Amino acid sequence: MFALIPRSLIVRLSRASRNNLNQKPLIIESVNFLDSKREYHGDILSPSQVLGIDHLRDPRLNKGLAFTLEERQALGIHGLQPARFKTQEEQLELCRISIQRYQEDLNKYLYLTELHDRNEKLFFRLLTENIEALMPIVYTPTVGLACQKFGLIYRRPRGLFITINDIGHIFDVLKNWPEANVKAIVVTDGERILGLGDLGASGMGIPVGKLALYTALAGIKPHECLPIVLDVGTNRQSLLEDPLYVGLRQKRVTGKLYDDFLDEFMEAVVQRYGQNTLIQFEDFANHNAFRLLKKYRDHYCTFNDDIQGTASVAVSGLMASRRITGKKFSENTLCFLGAGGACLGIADLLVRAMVLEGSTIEEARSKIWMFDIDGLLANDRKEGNLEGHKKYYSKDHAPTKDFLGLVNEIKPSILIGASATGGAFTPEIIRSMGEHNERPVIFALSNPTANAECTAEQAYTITEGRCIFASGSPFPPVTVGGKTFKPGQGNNAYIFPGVALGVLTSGIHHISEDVFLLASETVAENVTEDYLAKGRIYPPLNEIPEVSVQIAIKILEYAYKERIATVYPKPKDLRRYVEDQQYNCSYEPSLPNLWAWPKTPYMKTKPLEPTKLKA
Ligand SMILES: O=C([O-])CC(=O)C(=O)O
Ligand SMILES: [Mg+2]
Repeated sequence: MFALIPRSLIVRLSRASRNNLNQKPLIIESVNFLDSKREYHGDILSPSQVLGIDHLRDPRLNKGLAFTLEERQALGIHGLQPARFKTQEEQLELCRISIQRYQEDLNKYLYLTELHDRNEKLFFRLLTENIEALMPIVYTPTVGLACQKFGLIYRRPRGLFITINDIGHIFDVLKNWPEANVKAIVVTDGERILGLGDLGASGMGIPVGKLALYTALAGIKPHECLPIVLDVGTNRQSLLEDPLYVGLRQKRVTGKLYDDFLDEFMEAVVQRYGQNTLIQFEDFANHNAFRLLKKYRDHYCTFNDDIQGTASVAVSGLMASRRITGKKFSENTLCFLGAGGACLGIADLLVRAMVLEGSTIEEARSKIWMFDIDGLLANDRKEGNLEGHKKYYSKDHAPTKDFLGLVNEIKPSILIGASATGGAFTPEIIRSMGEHNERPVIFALSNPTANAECTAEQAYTITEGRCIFASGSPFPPVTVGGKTFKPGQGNNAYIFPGVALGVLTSGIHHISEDVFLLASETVAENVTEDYLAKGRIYPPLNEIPEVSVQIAIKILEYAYKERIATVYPKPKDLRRYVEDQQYNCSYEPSLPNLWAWPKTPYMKTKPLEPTKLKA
């Protein structure tokens, strides 16, 4: 089954090794080729199917100067690199020094993209070991800027662009993706990228960034991940007129054609990659997000991160806040600014949590007030719709557009914004929260940073350091009255990687709300008393990889208990089972083990003082 290693390689190897650096000649007597198989892009290939130069050109195989002398010789790449050998740790140090040299975040993003394209293991190891410093670059907020500049910075493809013109042929387009073993897809149609609105095909940065976190935060193997943009056009006139725009130059397709396109896409994914393929919907506009979630959730393995991931992370923050305020969920009055996917998702999940606390659904919904662009969700309001889940939260109250007035009247203990309106929590609103509560809870969740409803600094200073604050994008620490607060980042990144890991390892077909509540609980459990005392309601970002494993284990336990797991028999040791499937971003030997190569002596260099990347 495995092709033999060509004799020419062996001859070249022996000749090269004779001439080299006092290295003893290598004598190859015989090789058991069956043992020389190894995984390449998830397929088993024999070494002869991969050319030597591919080991430098292919980011999956490339180790740069970490190829040992023996590897360089055997692979036929000896001489194609400078003489120096480096460990991965030395390479990481070079990466840290390099990235520090860039002033602008977009340039750091480009450096990391280039590293991702060049040396996959090094990229992921750098990311995993520097989450706090680099997550804001590969993800929110810089990824937003990268999407806005997509036409300018686009270099080489990553992910699939499927356009409305491909309707009828989506399966064929999927077949062009070179990986056979895709397990997780993040898909967007680019209509509501973060809080930035319609960016059309330029939204590709989002699935790419989210899937980078699948690997960096949950160890899901990169070749199992596929970013996809569904390009149905854009309604943003400036993009349609932008000579650099790379998407379809037409207005968005809507209605039946759009729905048929999505149906065909979902079916094609299952046909190509199987029914267990996880499909994460990301940054669809509200009018489609809820509708598509409802339509597909019982028929595909799918979830909507902006609705369910955001809900889960917000509820997790509220679970941790509960330990500070001492109040049950149902003892609060909640006020939401925004009534889109994120706010409705949070409200729905909270209602579920209150019901588990003992409230009825009606009692739970009565605690939640919502205010959208047309004012309070009020039964008698004339402007604005009360469609879908909005009607659950509509109140018998005079319609009003005065948000501050409403806050003064209902005196919420929890204020949550996901309105994509930067600064919407004015100082007066924050002051009112501080006046009516000993420990007001204020979440400004809109992304990226400029869209946050208030800054961390405003929230802490105006409430004299009493508020419990979280935001979607990161904010620097704030000092008030001699005490320093590290604002929590209530970002979906705490949730979706772990949920994906749990779903993939358990093989569950449908993802219920309870899965997201389990994830919320797991994140909240990782907030120590010590963190709480410092006002932190989320664990540090660096702890997410461990949190993801814990979420996956909880989902596995739940899946076996509820008999919805499809992986049998149940593994005895769930942690080990999960960890065994995770990606290893340390280098591995590039040659079959059985060729017991002598080890290259690494040149002794001055020990490195590790550069510390600043978050
Ligand atoms: O990407 C993020 O940071 C959170 C998110 O999904 C969004 O804002 O759409
Ligand atoms: Mg999103």
